[in-house]
Amino acid sequence: MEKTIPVLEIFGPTIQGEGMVIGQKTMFVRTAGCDYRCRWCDSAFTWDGSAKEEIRPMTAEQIWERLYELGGDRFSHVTISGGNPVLISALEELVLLLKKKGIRLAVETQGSRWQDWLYHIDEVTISPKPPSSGMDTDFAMLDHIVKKLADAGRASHMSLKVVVFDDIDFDYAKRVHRRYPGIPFYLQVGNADTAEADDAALRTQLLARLEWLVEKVAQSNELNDVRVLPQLHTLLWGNKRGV
Ligand SMILES: C[S@@+](CC[C@H](N)C(=O)[O-])C[C@H]1O[C@@H](n2cnc3c(N)ncnc32)[C@H](O)[C@@H]1O
Ligand SMILES: Nc1nc2[nH]cc(C(=O)O)c2c(=O)[nH]1
Ligand code: SF4
Ligand SMILES: [Mg+2]
Repeated sequence: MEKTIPVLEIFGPTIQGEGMVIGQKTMFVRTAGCDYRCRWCDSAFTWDGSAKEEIRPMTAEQIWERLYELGGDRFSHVTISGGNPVLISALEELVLLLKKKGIRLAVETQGSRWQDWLYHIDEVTISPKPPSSGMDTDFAMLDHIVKKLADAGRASHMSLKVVVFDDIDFDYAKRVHRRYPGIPFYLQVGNADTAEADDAALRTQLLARLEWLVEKVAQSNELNDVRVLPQLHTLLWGNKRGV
């Protein structure tokens, strides 16, 4: 029997709101399940049980059909996020199918697991979690993932992205950058209020945090070759799901 993938949502076309391909027109496939429980997770519905009725076990072919139904010929890039999609070995079938269709692929993961299908991903964003998340980083695993991709000549296909909420997270970000100096490094503004329904209020709060983070980076002699970014989709559409 064909393997299935637990899918929570498929949406797009939209734009990638974060990181190394920010602004890229893309479709999203969001898988269910995470091995972390970040305090401030903006996609907690993927793992906290609140959307468990929406999880669909889908084959790679069914996912492609849904992507095509939504996007038609108006997309050439797909982002796989979660949850942690790298928990799911069955994603290999989807990855190979989408590659065969000529689609460029990105993945969002926290760097706690490895799958061989990561070798086929055009943009792997690894987002190790800072202290404010309440999670501990397994640096041996992170070393392993970075080394596997680098050894396979995939260094230019990955980046590191650390979400920063406070000074302690900022120190953690510096530590991560120091450990992997050659990997493109992004600092991302943390959204502290994932329940805020007032988009204008959220935008004001996020822009103030962006200004704070830019100033911190500007004053650092360790973070010279880095990029600071907000979540563009949150600035545009607030905490709305499926955008
Ligand atoms: C929802 S996660 C899914 C992928 C994977 N589990 C991970 O964390 O990298 C996608 C991205 O959103 C970021 N993120 C989650 N909650 C956030 C928040 N409240 N503010 C800013 N970024 C957040 C994560 O750090 C990650 O880079
Ligand atoms: N537009 C948009 N960009 C994103 N980049 C990363 C996302 C995610 O939840 O992984 C995300 C998302 O949910 N929407
Ligand atoms: S690792 Fe990602 S999906 Fe999992 S809880 Fe943290 S932010 Fe959410
Ligand atoms: Mg998101």
